Amino acid sequence: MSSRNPIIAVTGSSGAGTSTTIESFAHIFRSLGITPATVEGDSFHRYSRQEMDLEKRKAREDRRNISYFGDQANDFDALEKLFSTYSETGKGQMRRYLHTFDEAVPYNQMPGTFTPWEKLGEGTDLLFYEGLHGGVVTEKNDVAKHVDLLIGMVPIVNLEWIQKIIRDTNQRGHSREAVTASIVRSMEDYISYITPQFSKTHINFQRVPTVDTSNPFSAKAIPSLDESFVVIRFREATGVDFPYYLSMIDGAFMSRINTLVVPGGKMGLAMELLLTPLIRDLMEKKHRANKQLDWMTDL
Ligand SMILES: Nc1ncnc2c1ncn2[C@@H]1O[C@H](COP(=O)(O)OP(=O)(O)OP(=O)(O)O)[C@@H](O)[C@H]1O
Ligand SMILES: O=C(CO)[C@H](O)[C@H](O)COP(=O)(O)O
Repeated sequence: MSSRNPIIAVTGSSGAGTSTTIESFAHIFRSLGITPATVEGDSFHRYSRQEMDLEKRKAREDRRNISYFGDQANDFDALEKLFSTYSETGKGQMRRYLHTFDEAVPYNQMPGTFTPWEKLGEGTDLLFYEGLHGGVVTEKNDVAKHVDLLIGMVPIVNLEWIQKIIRDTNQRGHSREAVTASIVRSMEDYISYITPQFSKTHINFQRVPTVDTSNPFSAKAIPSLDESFVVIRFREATGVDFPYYLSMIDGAFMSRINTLVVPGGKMGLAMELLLTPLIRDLMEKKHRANKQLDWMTDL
């Protein structure tokens, strides 16, 4: 954690919708005049798609599992190093994992490969991470401790699987069978590395469909926002202005003392209303810390 170089992380499983939140964050950053350094969690995969296929084959031969959720297939040292370096210096290094031809062609690369590492941070106000491991803690690494605002994006699991299956088959060129197999193979790591993060988050956004999703493996479409509610749970309810949110968000109600529920269509509005004051607060702390540093340097 650092007042001078804050870090915001949106964490969630594959298909949870972390990339989709970028739009709401972009609105907030624009309205507050913030320039973020944006990092995608998939950059910290250890292997290209081809290398991962090889690792999967080796794992099968050794009767063990490897998945994109765990520490074998991701470099948590590098992720923690980026967060600690950015906190201290406001700088770091990033690269991108290119999933599709559309993403890969501008780099003259193939899908499933990484762009070269490049510098990030110069002239930015904060680090914005979206991906699988923004709040991960293992015996060796504590990524969560560097994060100033940690958000969980976590649809109920049937919906998450529908989102993953439909996105991976339509956009990333995988077969339905391959995606289903990857869900099965990832289950142990899902429980060990993904779900524990949602107990460390400041706020979780959990989308719950109001249509039947009981067989996600046969679903043909993603339930729309209007076919869902979003359960928003605050770790710390003290200081949260629930009456204000209830009055501003049509159809919102509270289901618990720390839990607000909003109609799916209001998810973007709710994110902006709830997160803007928290991000503004991070920026005010940053300006105060910088002023103090200037003052001490002048002494
Ligand atoms: N609130 C939502 N309403 C409807 N569709 C959604 C919503 N959130 C995400 N989706 C859809 O679900 C799919 C997965 O979302 P997204 O790509 O944002 O997931 P992700 O968490 O970034 O996954 P990954 O880490 O695997 O890249 C996309 O097709 C996206 O359009
Ligand atoms: O979204 C994921 C993890 O968040 C993907 O499963 C991972 O990035 C690998 O992608 P691909 O199978 O398309 O190479």
